[in-house]
Amino acid sequence: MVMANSSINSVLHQGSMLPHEFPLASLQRPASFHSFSSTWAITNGALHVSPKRWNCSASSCCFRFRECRCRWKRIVRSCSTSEFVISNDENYSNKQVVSLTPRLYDYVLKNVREPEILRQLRQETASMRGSQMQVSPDQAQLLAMLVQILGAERCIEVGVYTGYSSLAIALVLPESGHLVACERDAKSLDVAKKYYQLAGVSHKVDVKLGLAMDSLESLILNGEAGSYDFAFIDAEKKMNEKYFELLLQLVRVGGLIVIDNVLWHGKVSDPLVNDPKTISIRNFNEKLMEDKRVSISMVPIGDGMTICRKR
Ligand SMILES: C[S@@+](CC[C@H](N)C(=O)[O-])C[C@H]1O[C@@H](n2cnc3c(N)ncnc32)[C@H](O)[C@@H]1O
Repeated sequence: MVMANSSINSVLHQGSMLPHEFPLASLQRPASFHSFSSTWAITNGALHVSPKRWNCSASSCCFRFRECRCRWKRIVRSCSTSEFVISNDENYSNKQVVSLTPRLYDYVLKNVREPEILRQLRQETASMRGSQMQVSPDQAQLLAMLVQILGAERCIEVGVYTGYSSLAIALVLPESGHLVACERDAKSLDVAKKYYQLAGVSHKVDVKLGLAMDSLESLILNGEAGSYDFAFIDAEKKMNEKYFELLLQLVRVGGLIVIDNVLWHGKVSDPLVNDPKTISIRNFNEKLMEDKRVSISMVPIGDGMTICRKR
């Protein structure tokens, strides 16, 4: 009964979305148009459930509830490939998974405790070229949380841009903490450095201007293998595997390596998308699945992050 209730609630929640609230991108892409019409069917269904129907007598309630539930399930299953309605897959015990709608994501963001300095940096970066590359506030909060849970003191970031994720990490490091921040673009690093200063964390951040591979290799040559607690990869996607191999040397057993963009705008699961970047991310995800050197958890946050723990 509880299951049934949550099932209905999930559908009603999705169903209460109005047609004008559907993501524009999904309307523009033929692949998602099917989802749109399916969801609209749910919307229609949800709007036609009268409260009286749920308050009927016990026996008819069960009957009607079952009847309704079947109907919902049928509808839901028919649109389980949608990017933004719930999936309800019998192969996974009918576990329902909610995809983020713009409204629900807005709710998630309202529940992020974004430090004021990060908000300012995000605002300043918004007008800059490449601002969409920044991790989202909920992702940054997760990174900071992981660093705190680990009690990390020594971290590495590959791909700094204007410093949003690195600042989120530096803010939660202890005073003795150390973050190696690798970035090849001097101009965006200038913004990052300004914000490290403003936030009073410059002493924790060791900025490495140049190609990340060179910086990581020189850390290894410097005898720093096994001395880092946490690493975040967010640079050239086709290089992910190479960064990962070097970071696996630099991170201690029990340390974490987090990789961003593992879902690559959803392209990784689309067999019709086969551009070089998508293929390389897809292949790397497959390799990680088989990699016994790490435990893994792929998290559908932002553009997807995989958290790897070195064994
Ligand atoms: C996705 S952005 C990083 C965003 C950043 N983590 C944030 O949340 O604001 C990727 C960055 O990686 C940098 N990058 C790409 N290839 C690189 C390389 N080979 N070495 C160093 N930095 C690189 C780019 O210049 C860009 O600033």
